[in-house]
Amino acid sequence: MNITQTPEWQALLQDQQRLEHTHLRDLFANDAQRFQRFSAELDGLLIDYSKQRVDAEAVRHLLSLARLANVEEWRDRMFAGEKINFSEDRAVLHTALRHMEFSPFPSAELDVMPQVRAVRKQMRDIVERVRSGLWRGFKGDAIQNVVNIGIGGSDLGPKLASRALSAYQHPNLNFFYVSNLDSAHLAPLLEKLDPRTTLFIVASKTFTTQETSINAQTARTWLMAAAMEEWAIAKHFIAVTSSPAKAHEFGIPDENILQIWDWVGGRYSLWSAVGLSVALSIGMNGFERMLQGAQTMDSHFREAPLEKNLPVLMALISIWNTNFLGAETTAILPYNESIRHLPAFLQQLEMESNGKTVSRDGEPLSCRANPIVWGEIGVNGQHAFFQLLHQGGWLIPCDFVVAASSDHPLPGHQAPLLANCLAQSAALAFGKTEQQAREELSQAGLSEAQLARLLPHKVFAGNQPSTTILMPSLDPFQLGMLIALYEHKVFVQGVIWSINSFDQWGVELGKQLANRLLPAILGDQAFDAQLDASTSGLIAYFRRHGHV
Ligand SMILES: O=P(O)(O)OC[C@H]1O[C@H](O)[C@H](O)[C@@H](O)[C@@H]1O
Repeated sequence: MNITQTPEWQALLQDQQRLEHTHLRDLFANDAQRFQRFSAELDGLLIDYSKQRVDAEAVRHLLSLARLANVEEWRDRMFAGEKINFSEDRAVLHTALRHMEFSPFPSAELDVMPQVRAVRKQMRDIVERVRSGLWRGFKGDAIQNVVNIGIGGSDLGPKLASRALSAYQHPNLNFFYVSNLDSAHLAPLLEKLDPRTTLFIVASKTFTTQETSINAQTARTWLMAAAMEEWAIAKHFIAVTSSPAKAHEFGIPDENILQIWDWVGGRYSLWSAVGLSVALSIGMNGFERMLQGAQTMDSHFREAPLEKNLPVLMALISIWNTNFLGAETTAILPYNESIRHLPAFLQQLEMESNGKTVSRDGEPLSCRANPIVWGEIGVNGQHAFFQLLHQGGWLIPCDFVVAASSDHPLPGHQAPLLANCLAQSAALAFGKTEQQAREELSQAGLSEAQLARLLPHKVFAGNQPSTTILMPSLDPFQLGMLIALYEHKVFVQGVIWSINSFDQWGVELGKQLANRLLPAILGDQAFDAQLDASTSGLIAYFRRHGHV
């Protein structure tokens, strides 16, 4: 089905005609109930999408589009464990990882819970031993430093969550995340760490990812230089992987290998043992609280009618902005320092899932899919790129994300922080009219000539749409809900765009080429004739200047 040819899509094009030139100022002025109408809450997590450029009719048509695309059916197929990731012949069952009841999941016939529970138990055991100081290093010391070596989904999720929940962090443990192949990431860390008190978690679903393998090998060499004995590896290395044999080959004993499964996508793996560093930081009970938050969002996503369904509404708003209002990018603006990694996490979640131009059927998509996702801590952005959001003339929908109370409170900080967050979304939405700017300038006593010169610079067009996501506080439960909200949002968008959101073939070509270029970088001139002129010129430069 070409969705753009359907009556539902055509109705939305009519809405677009109506709303394209309607200002948010007027939408608010004409509807005193706008906030009530266009906001929704689940267990304290509130989404306010009243500052999106929609009206009730457009939302109704968007919901019809979701029904037409069979969102509910696809959702049920995912939860039933069907192999909806058909290009890799895999089920998509990260929701099993946060299934907290003792019932089978996804079904009695296909129950994955015994394996999930066994790994949770293994995690709990490790977490308790490390946190209590019972886990000892090769010289008998308690662990003080945990280094997660991983990249992509094996880095971004745990890094986001462990920073987000730093208020709950064990007082005697420090956490580090190493992903970059550049030794400037690992080397300064190794300089300050003590091998006797350092525990490495090598997180890699495939256990073949080059960046992770090289960092893990270097960490292993560093440990061995101090410990001298192979048995020390068992005291300082844990692996999280779906390829236990490869972790075993690396020298990690079986009891230190935590399994994940092919039905857990890398960018959906935080809830598995990939989250071990988070569990070590906040304790296994805290980690399970985060799983419960995600499960609460799962149940809501499965059961709530579409018009009250938070992930569905978020997805539809994004589709509206991308496909009808023409937005090409979207900004994620967390205001809490502790969720500073949210933009990076969502970049992978959204762009690796839906950054595609081919449908499930192998046909070119009939419309544009995922916008470019970017972002930064809100207040930092205010003093940097917000100028462009306010007056740059681009349509850039924003997600403002903030918790009502601070997780690391100091007197005098939180109220101004919240004021800034709310001020920005209001300024973006409502702007400042020429009339308002003129009045301000003349009240400041400017001459008519000065006023005329300054006036064009003081006008804010406004009408920049945003959603504000509020949480009471940054706790494990709320964080679990927040991340699962975005996961399901991405799923719904993928269904409507008819994309398989769970593969990522687009990352392969670069990996292949990097492997092919390695000998040339290392000096093997036999390859030179096969290189394009640019690559060969750049390699010549490396040979002149690099020490590899
Ligand atoms: O966990 P790993 O197998 O090491 O994979 C790490 C990451 O690299 C891949 O190239 C994918 O793009 C990501 O989806 C994945 O999360």
